[in-house]
Amino acid sequence: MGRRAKNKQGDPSPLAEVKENAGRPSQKKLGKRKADDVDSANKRPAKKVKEGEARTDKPSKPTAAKGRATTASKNEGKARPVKSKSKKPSFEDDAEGAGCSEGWEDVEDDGDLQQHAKTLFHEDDEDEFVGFEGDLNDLDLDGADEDDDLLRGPAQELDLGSDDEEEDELPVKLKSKKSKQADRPLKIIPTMSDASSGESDEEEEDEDGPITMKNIEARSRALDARAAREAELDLEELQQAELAGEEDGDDFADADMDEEGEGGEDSEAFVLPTAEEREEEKKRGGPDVHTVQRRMRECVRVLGNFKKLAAKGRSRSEYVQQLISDIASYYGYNDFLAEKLFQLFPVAEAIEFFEANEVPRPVTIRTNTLRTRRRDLAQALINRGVNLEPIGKWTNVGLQVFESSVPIGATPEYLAGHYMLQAASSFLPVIALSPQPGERVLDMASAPGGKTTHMAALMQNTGVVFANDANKARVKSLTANVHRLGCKNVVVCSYDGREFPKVIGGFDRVLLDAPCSGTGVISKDASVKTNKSERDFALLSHLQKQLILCAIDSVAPDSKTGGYLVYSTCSVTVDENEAVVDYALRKRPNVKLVDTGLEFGRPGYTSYRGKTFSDKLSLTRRFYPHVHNMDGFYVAKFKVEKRAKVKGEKDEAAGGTKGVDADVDMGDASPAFDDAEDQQYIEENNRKRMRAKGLRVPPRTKPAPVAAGTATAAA
Ligand SMILES: C[S@@+](CC[C@H](N)C(=O)[O-])C[C@H]1O[C@@H](n2cnc3c(N)ncnc32)[C@H](O)[C@@H]1O
Repeated sequence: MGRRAKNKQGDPSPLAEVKENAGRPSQKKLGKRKADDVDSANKRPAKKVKEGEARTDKPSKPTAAKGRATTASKNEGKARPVKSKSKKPSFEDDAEGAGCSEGWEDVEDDGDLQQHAKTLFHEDDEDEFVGFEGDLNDLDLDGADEDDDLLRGPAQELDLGSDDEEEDELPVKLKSKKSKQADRPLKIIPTMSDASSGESDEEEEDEDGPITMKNIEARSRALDARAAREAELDLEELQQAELAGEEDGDDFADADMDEEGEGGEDSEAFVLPTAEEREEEKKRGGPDVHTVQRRMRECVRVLGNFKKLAAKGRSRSEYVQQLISDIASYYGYNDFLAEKLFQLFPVAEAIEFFEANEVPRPVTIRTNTLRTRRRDLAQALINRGVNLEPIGKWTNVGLQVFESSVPIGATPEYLAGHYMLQAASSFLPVIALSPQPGERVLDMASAPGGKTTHMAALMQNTGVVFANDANKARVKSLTANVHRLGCKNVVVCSYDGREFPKVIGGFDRVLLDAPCSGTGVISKDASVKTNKSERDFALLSHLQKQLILCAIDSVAPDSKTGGYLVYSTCSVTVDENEAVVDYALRKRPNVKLVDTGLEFGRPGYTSYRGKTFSDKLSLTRRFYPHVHNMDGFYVAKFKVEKRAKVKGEKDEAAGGTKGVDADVDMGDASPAFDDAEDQQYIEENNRKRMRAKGLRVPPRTKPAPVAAGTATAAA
């Protein structure tokens, strides 16, 4: 059905500086964390903090759905102020093979597979080439300025402070024209107090008549206020309904999985359909949206206090199944992915995650410090009518764009390479890797170059960054970005990452920003909701495992300044993250996980659905849209140490011992994949290739491979 998914969403909340408690918080802790950190970072009043807590701790999402639906409809017809360049990259075929399929073993000839592979990876949708390399002063901007004048609000004032101030002291003190977006709460349901600004009279008036430039802001505020009031009423209603359940104090995480409930007053009014009834309902074309909303609300409520609220004779898993099925239809996911993502969180938080995927993340840009300083860039953009602010203390190069009267991907500053349009989450792996001037760095899967160019800037155009990507079409935009941003220490190449370190090795630092499913960026690319299957996750996880071993083997353990690898994905699934990292730890005893140095992010899982990972996985970091208001992301940092040589081992076994890196001691670094597991994948690929060529495919000798995490989940 996916009706929810079709709703237009409100604008994103500002990125907050988030500091979290270590460890995976309970629901109660989670509420508190949001209150203490996220909300206070936004300087919102205490009342809102309380509401934030209530919402996180309680099964309030159906209210959210309703509240946000109202907010969403309010926004319909409103143009998005910022033209975000979140266009999906193209995957044009080239002589070498098509799109992402270059990243796959034995699939080059398979037309269907290429098509399939295009939807399999999520490719970061960052910057694209525009091709200007001249001087800003050469550009005639007058025409553009005139065109924009009507749209432009009062210019943002910028207190530049002293020119001598350090960039990391955030010299850009922006006294901005109050942006409505900036006022928006981080949480998804706007409440009365979120909207109140002492301007209620203005909000109430002028509701009829045509929208003009003069009244548009007041009209918009009035709509905000109305949505907020409705949401507040919903929240109150829900809180009353929950009062009975509260005394019991069960939180979602602690609730007994299979205990049957006594059935409370509320649950009597709601009758959970049986599996048969659910099937019947599907056959009839599915329930209406109100039924789904109500059922989701009820299921979350019951699961939050199962003992007390569950209907007699009904198991917890029945409620869970109903909820997953409703999530899938309401938000437009296939059942498999809805369940996979649902399992990552406690019940109420899962709904927050799905809700957050319906809302665009803030538009952010990264200052290219090779060309300008953040304060200068901010001032230049403000002069053009861009409303922006520094993202947060954790980055001294990021700016969040709230609204703009000019296309942010086509300003003269953009064309001159003064900034990169880049998701805030994409800064994280580079900050974690922290490449130093003069070093040799490999970016193993680098197109279109958001992170490569960030690294080049941190290295102040010294040393060398090998920017590799298997996809030749994407390498073109990588090269273009490298030129536009003025990176002079970058060598672009196009190999399958699994050919490293044979191609070249001995790097001080390696970044593997791996091809992934993109479950962290669903708000940008909703096709992920329906185009990923169990098999896709199995194939991706396998490729990621192969790539990570090659990335490890490409690091020089005796590097004087580094010896680090950062592994990252824009996916939130365990198969693509902890399972890959844990595999690398098992296969390469000479590596250890170290702190990422990132100030926020939740610790990675040390166990998940019956599978236990190394305790050190807690050093890795997870980022979520509903928690951090940025794309879902994962970052792990490894230190690579020298390997003890196994007696009698041949030196040439090492993948990268030939050529320029023959001096690097790779020990027993031959890529040692899990042969038995590999065999299954190779066989599966051969079958596909034969099928694509119209050949008769022999029967399987073994069952088709299953994803590591999925197998675990079943355990
Ligand atoms: C998440 S994107 C990288 C985004 C990039 N790091 C950035 O910041 O702009 C993953 C990239 O991996 C590339 N890729 C896929 N399979 C690969 C392989 N086997 N070897 C190297 N690169 C591969 C894809 O073409 C894609 O550009």
